[in-house]
Amino acid sequence: MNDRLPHEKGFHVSWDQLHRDARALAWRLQGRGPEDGNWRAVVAITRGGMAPAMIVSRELDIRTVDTISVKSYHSGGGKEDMRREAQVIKSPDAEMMGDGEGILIVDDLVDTGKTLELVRKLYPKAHFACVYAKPEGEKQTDTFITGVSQDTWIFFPWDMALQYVEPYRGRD
Ligand SMILES: O=P(O)(O)OC[C@H]1O[C@H](OP(=O)(O)OP(=O)(O)O)[C@H](O)[C@@H]1O
Ligand SMILES: Nc1nc2[nH]cnc2c(=O)[nH]1
Ligand SMILES: [Mg+2]
Repeated sequence: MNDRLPHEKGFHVSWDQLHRDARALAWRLQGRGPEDGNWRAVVAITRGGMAPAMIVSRELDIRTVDTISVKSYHSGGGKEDMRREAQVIKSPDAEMMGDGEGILIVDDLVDTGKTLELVRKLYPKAHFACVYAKPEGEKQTDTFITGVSQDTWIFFPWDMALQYVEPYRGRD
C-alpha cells in the first residue's frame, strides 16, 4: 500500500536490478545454513517475497519451497493513532517448519518490521532474509542486501510498466 506517506523519494527497481540483488542475497546465504551449511527449505512471504525466493532457491538449489501469507491492515480510530497490524492468513507446512531451524524466510523488503516481527514470533529459529531494508525494520532481518532510507518508497517491477515520457523541452 502506498498510503504510508510521506515518502519523499522513490527507488525504482527494474527486473534486472531485482535479479542481481536477489542473486547477491543468495550468494551471501550460501553455505550458512545450520546443517553442513545447508538450508532445509525456502519460505516466501507472499506476495512480494515470491520472486526473490524463487531466485534464491534456484541459486542455492533448494527444491522445497513454501509460502506464508501475511496481510497488513490499519487499525485504530483517528488518523493520528492508526497502527499497522499484520495477520497470517495462510501458513506453511507446520511439520516442515518446526521452530524454523534451517528454514530460510525470504521477503522483498522490510519497512517498519511489523511483518517480520510477526513471522519471527512463529518461527524464532528461522533465518530472515530481505533484498531491501529500511532502518526502522532492519533489526528484524538477519541478512539484507541494500539499505534504503525510511522516507523512500520502493517500486518493484511487478508494480510498474514502461511508458512514454515527454522530452524535457516539451514540458512546461
Ligand atoms: O516491514 P513492514 O512495514 O511490515 O512492510 C514490509 C512488507 O510490506 C510489503 O508487503 P505487503 O504487506 O504490502 O503485501 P504484498 O507483499 O502482498 O505486496 C512488503 O512486501 C513486505 O512484506
Ligand atoms: N512496494 C513497496 N511496498 C512496501 N511495503 C512497505 N514499504 C514498502 C515500499 O517501500 N514499497
Ligand atoms: Mg509483502
